[in-house]
Amino acid sequence: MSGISIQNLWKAFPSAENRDDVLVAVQDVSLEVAEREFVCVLGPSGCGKSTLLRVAAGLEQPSLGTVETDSRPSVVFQEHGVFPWLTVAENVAYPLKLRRMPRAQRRDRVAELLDLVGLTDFASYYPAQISGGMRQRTSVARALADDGNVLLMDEPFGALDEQTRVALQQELLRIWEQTSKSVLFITHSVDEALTLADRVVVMSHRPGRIIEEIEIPFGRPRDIKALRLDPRYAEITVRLWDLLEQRPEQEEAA
Ligand SMILES: Nc1ncnc2c1ncn2[C@@H]1O[C@H](COP(=O)(O)OP(=O)(O)OP(=O)(O)O)[C@@H](O)[C@H]1O
Repeated sequence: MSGISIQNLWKAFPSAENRDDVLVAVQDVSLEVAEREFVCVLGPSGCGKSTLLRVAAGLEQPSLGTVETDSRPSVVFQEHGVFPWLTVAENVAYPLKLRRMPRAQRRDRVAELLDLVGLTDFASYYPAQISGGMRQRTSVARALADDGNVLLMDEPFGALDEQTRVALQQELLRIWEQTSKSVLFITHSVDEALTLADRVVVMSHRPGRIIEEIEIPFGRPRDIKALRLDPRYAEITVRLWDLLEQRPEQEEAA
């Protein structure tokens, strides 16, 4: 089976303007993420990307359609993903504690995960005492502490400066290559999608529908600087920009 299987998913919310109306955020989306596949969902602001991810995570109920995942998904959000009252190590240990992993085993696993995300020296710091990039690494380490195979990420590096973002993308790729997770990664950045994904799924303006799926031809492991020199990088970038600019009436004509 695939890691994530979304079939004919619709999600509507009550309209804030008219009590008798609804706002359709996600319209008839079907999407499969294979085992060990990295899929990026790319779309304009407000097109329903986060809603799609929240439904996939089980945080919202679908209005119609189904979502199946290989295991309970772990989720990394853009911000506020860590508990401020716990240290970095305690945050990472949290899911292990919930699973009642014995203390000694938990300590070893936390040490391993902190090493993986480069936070060993900050284990006893609180989130307020570390940088935004370090907080996101803590979030990633905590999501990896879950033993499931499904990772859902909602613009996890969106709030970071460019240099930190690129460094974390590289780290995420390195970590992902060592694990066997299926990843569904939401972004509005063409560069981010091209850097990370095996496949990019493009959503339309709201109501969000899938308008295109593009296989990313770059091999792995990826050198994210070398990628930028590949002529295909520029070619796919322009294609994705064109898709993102499409207005609903152009899609109908296309
Ligand atoms: N809980 C909610 N109640 C009502 N409307 C909602 C709710 N959550 C999302 N929406 C609406 O659904 C639409 C899609 O929102 P969503 O956050 O999924 O978009 P997005 O593509 O993630 O946007 P961005 O890239 O700007 O974060 C928006 O019009 C939003 O107002």
